[in-house]
Amino acid sequence: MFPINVYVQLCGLLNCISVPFSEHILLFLLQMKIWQLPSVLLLLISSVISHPHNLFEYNELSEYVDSHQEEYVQTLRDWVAVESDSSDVLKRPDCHRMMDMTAEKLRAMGGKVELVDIGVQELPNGQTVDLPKVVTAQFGSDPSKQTVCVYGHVDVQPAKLEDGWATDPYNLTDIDGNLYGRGASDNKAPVLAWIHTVEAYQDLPVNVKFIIEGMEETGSNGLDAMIMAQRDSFLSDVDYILISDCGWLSRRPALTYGTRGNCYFFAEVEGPKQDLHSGVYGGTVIEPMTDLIGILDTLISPSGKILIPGIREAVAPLSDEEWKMYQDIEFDIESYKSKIGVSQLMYNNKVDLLAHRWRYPTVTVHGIEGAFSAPGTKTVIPAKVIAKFSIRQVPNMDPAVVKKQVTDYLNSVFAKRKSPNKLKVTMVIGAKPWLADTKHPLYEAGKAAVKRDLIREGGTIPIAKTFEDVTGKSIIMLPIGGFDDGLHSQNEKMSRYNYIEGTKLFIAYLHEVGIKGVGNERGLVLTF
Ligand SMILES: CC(C)C[C@H](NC(=O)CN)C(=O)O
Repeated sequence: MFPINVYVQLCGLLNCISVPFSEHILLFLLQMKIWQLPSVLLLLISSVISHPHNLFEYNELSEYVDSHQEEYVQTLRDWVAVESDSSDVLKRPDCHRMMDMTAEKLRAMGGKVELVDIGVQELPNGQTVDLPKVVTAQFGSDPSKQTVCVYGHVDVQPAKLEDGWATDPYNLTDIDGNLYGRGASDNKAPVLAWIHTVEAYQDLPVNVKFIIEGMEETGSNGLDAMIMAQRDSFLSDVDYILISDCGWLSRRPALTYGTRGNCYFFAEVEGPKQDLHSGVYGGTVIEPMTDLIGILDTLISPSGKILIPGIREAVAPLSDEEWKMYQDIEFDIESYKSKIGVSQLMYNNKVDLLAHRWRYPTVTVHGIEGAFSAPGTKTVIPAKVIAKFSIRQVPNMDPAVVKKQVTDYLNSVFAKRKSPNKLKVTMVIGAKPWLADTKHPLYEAGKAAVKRDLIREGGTIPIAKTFEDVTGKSIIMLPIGGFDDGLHSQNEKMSRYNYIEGTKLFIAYLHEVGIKGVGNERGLVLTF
């Protein structure tokens, strides 16, 4: 009648959350054709059946979400259409518009909304430009209820059709159930999923606050100060901070307990007063690009060893327990390779791969401004080139220390070249890593419920550590993005399924948090 592995999975699942195994529950699950659904829904349903009095309400809300699916997709389309690229100051008006649209959406739902002015951004040329305002919103203020604060961002990474996108990055395009568009997964759909969650509830089981920003993709400029300023006001009654700005590791849902930080550098080498003909001047001029490539090549060895003194020494050692955790995670190296289209990786075993993806630092050279990069040939000696590279940093590294280590090292390497050109190194982002205490009851219980998908994230959420340090509250990261969403890359997408089922997941999550008489720890984990 139904596959035996489903039965086993079901028994395991129900046992793991101590649900009394009655015949009618099984019948219900089978009617739901549960074996055809991914485990996210399995867990969701298990959560609901663990509190049968909630079932009716959950079903109602779930139907509400299904019946509003097209509307949700259209809202995402409207949001994706705004080129809110925070890294390009020319797109700043779009960023402002995006914040206004976000505020408007929350206001229309009856929230108490504010657009908080967080000041200006200083540009490398000394000019200033307004930072996008931060949207705060509040739904409910019942002191007898939990208060959660959802953080997210609505700015995006740059994207152009000519980068190799199959569709216009700013025209959300549905192909086979995948919604392609810049920012679809990072982070517009997850933010909207939280908004739809609040909208779906007639009577919210918890008070919900939002902090939505528009500068995350460039290091959350101005947000630290705002969080500190609002610690004793907007944030004073918040019990947990929820972030859904990351992805799963595989097809299985996950809880994320750590993110790496990011120290982003510009290294500028300036030589002649203007670009020169390489045939006329080549051989007589000490070229800035040669100097730049030379010093960049000293940052990291071909086998991935960071060569900047002091960096590797600062990294927290890998404990046996951590090693065991990585060992237990389901992760298929071959499918990882085929997903990203490479024939060889830096490491051949799962533990080393996961550890270097999540908990060791790495150096990436992102690009060189001023270099000739258009198609075709141009025989030029660029007069000034600016390399952009970043170091994903981890506990116990400190951005201020990294800044000094990198600057001193590059200056010393450059000095050895005895070049007449000028080197200027600046750190433009200094975002800290974040790591939750996995001994915290939330995560202890989460490990039991989620089994192997307690993961870390190689990317950065710049404000995470500040949130925790300033408010003293725990952060729970609940990703709904797929492992293959192509964040920051060509053809970024969010699957319709994850968007819609993710919304239902958030609904069930708030439901759990709001259940009276259920400890937070238990309520939180059962959903996942
Ligand atoms: C500091 C970075 C630019 C932040 C960025 N964050 C995310 O992608 C999270 N959605 C990153 O590159 O990690």
